[in-house]
Amino acid sequence: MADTSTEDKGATAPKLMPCPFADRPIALVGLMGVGKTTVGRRLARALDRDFFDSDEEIERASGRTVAGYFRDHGEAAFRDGERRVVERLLTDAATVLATGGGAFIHPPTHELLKERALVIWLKGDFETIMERVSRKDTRPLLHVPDPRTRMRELMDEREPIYSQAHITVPVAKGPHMRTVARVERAIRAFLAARSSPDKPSPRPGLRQNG
Ligand SMILES: Nc1ncnc2c1ncn2[C@@H]1O[C@H](COP(=O)(O)OP(=O)(O)OP(=O)(O)O)[C@@H](O)[C@H]1O
Ligand SMILES: O=C(O)C1=C[C@@H](O)[C@@H](O)[C@H](O)C1
Ligand SMILES: [Mg+2]
Repeated sequence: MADTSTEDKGATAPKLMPCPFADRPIALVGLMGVGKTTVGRRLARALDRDFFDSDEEIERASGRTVAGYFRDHGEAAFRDGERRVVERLLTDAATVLATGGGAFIHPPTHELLKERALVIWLKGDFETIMERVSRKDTRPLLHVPDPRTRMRELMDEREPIYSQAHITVPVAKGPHMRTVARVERAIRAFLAARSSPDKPSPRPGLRQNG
């Protein structure tokens, strides 16, 4: 007898639509020290993707450290070079890209990332971020007499822009792999919601920003 169960299921199953975001590179954005590089490297391993870091690529291409580049050429030239590097790194879909903290703030790089990547904001609280940036003295924007005040200013200026990422994942104290697992869950929920738009939103806290 003919099996009609497939047809029956087809009639009731939620409608699945192709989700273009599934084929995009994943880009991590957020403030200095929140974990874009160290979480991104582990996320790439977990998803079997290649990993790139825009700061590292700029350093490789220019033969200078990020701090040296800022000193020799200024921030405006850095942002322009960063945009070119990000554009190059977004050509391969099977990647995770850790961006520099200011990349998503620079309008041309912001547009590029929103158009071509699945953009994930790692959102950290102030004290966690301050503790993490204090481990290394490599960030030129914090080479000021009062780095805490500078970081508060950066947070106030930048958070409204980071919040335009496709997905927001809160980051707290704890092991890197906990953040990796949260990011993976958030990506799955985002893609599932995009494929079947009638589904309710996933857990609060893993916000999808459109
Ligand atoms: N989830 C985490 N748990 C514990 N430590 C973390 C976590 N994420 C990052 N760190 C630590 O915080 C420090 C900064 O992390 P990382 O360099 O990945 O930040 P970043 O966002 O790439 O910063 P930048 O924008 O300056 O490149 C590192 O010492 C890293 O090991
Ligand atoms: O937040 C920023 O503007 C920056 C963050 C770093 O990743 C570097 O890209 C550079 O230090 C600038
Ligand atoms: Mg980094």
